[in-house]
Amino acid sequence: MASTLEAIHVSSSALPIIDIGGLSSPSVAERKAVAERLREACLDNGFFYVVNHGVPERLVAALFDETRRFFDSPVAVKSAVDKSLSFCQRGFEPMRAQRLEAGAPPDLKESFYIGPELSLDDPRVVARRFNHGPNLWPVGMESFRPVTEAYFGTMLDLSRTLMRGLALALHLDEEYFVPYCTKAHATLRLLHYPPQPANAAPGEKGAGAHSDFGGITLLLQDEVGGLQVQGKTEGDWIHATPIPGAFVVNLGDLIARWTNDRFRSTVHRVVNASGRERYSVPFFFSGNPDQVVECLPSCLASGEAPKYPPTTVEGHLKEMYRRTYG
Ligand SMILES: O=C(O)CCC(=O)C(=O)O
Ligand SMILES: [Fe+2]
Repeated sequence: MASTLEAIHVSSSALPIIDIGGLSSPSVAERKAVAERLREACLDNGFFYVVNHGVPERLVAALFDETRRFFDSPVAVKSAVDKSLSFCQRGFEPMRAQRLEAGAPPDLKESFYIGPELSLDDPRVVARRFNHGPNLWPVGMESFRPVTEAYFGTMLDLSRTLMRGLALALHLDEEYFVPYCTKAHATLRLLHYPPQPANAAPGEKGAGAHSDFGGITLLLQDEVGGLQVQGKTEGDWIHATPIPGAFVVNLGDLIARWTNDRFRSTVHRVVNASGRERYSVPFFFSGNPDQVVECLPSCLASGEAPKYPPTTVEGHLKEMYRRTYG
């Protein structure tokens, strides 16, 4: 049967590559110069590559090693850390457990969720705050935890740097998003996509079309490719071709809500047509769970109404997990 994926036109990569080294410069003029490039990309489709980000290559290589090793592990190792054993959405999630695109078949991916490590007596855990608690760690993989935790910390730092850049990009005070970032929650997700099967059901693919739920996403992908970003014309998809050493950064729904869709949270999907296994690692920077997210006054023209009612970070994430795991 013909797949709905075949008829679609896909353009080659048209996403900007932004050198973000200047965001760490002591010169405000240099920081603002990078912010203007971010602004253009965020107003366009909210997807861009970043280079000169300062994340050590060795750490990235080690992270991919751990990711591949985990997914290659025997079923018993994976099921010992199954997400069903966690009350806070951590651990291993088998193939076809999530449906990112409403109406499409479940996603052809398996994953592993990691969040900030919180002990059972942490007040947020006692209160059963959404997504807060201890991680599940696979047994017999000694370097898995130190590597993923080191990477997690590095991504938190990079996210905070980018959020300062986004504040400048919105022509706000550079510190504007600091309260959103101070008690920020975030999720690291290791992903494995098998090759797209020849007998896939209509619409079946690695990850269904979706926009990301949180603030910003920092994505590492291997050399295989398969990420596609929705273009401006119906049915047009842009390949986010892997660029060695670069991250793909995209804005999530919370930034769109904050900016009344001026800064865009664009729909994307994964089709692993390579015939090979694909691995990727998104880091979802959600922000302070209690942060109220509502339209910024500077993003409303006179007479214009906010498109979204105010929400909180936690409220929005809960709703999106409900929809995609329902
Ligand atoms: O694997 C990828 O390249 C993208 C994954 C993604 O979009 C997601 O997990 O939200
Ligand atoms: Fe995504």
